[in-house]
Amino acid sequence: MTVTIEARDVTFSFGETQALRGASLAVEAGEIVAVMGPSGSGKSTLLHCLAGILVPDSGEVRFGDVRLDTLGEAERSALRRDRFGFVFQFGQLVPELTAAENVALPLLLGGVRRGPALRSARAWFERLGLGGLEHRRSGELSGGQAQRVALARGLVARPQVLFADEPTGALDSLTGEEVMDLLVDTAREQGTTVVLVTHEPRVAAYADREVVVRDGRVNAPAGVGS
Ligand SMILES: Nc1ncnc2c1ncn2[C@@H]1O[C@H](COP(=O)(O)OP(=O)(O)OP(=O)(O)O)[C@@H](O)[C@H]1O
Repeated sequence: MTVTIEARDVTFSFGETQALRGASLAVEAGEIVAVMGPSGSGKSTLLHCLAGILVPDSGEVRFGDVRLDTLGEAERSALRRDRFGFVFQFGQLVPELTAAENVALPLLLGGVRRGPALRSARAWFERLGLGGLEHRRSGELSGGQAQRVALARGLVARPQVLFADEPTGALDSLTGEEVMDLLVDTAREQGTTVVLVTHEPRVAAYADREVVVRDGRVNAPAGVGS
């Protein structure tokens, strides 16, 4: 299998706090990997380094043949826009926009015209059980609905890699499972690679593989050979 995204011996500090201390993780194309670990262990920092949001202090981050850690900010941001999708704990929808406009955003930012962008966006609503909610604003959606809209926004531009940071963290367990079912089904259908940060074993169980971050390093979970 081809490795899509990889961190090699990455370190990253926030001032005095060493968040990553030599973290390595290689994710294969189409693989869904859950990143587990205690609070403060460095999971989100690792995700941000893999996604080219943060630049490591040392070590390498590769996306296919591209070294993300040596790219400039403009190139990294173009790559994030064109190749990566994101879903965060609190959907972070733009409150002034309708649900359909929120989903269309990555396409609009990528230069797609408004008409076709909105048509592509609307196609996601039936698929994710959101039919009829296209014109609602985020304040008029339930937590689960808003998170499904955020998921559609993360996938609408058919990213190669979807980065999901606690995508069900703000939802009750049943709604969280519905969102995970949709996330995993659509990622598999599109062949999207997924890096999923979660502290919930129930959510991690949806992944093909789990890794554990402890003290800024990545280990296989206890009982699993490395
Ligand atoms: N913006 C920041 N400024 C300063 N320190 C930070 C910042 N973000 C994270 N840290 C610190 O870096 C370390 C790793 O944080 P990170 O958010 O990666 O952990 P996490 O495993 O994702 O935690 P959680 O499960 O609680 O979200 C922690 O000690 C945290 O306090």
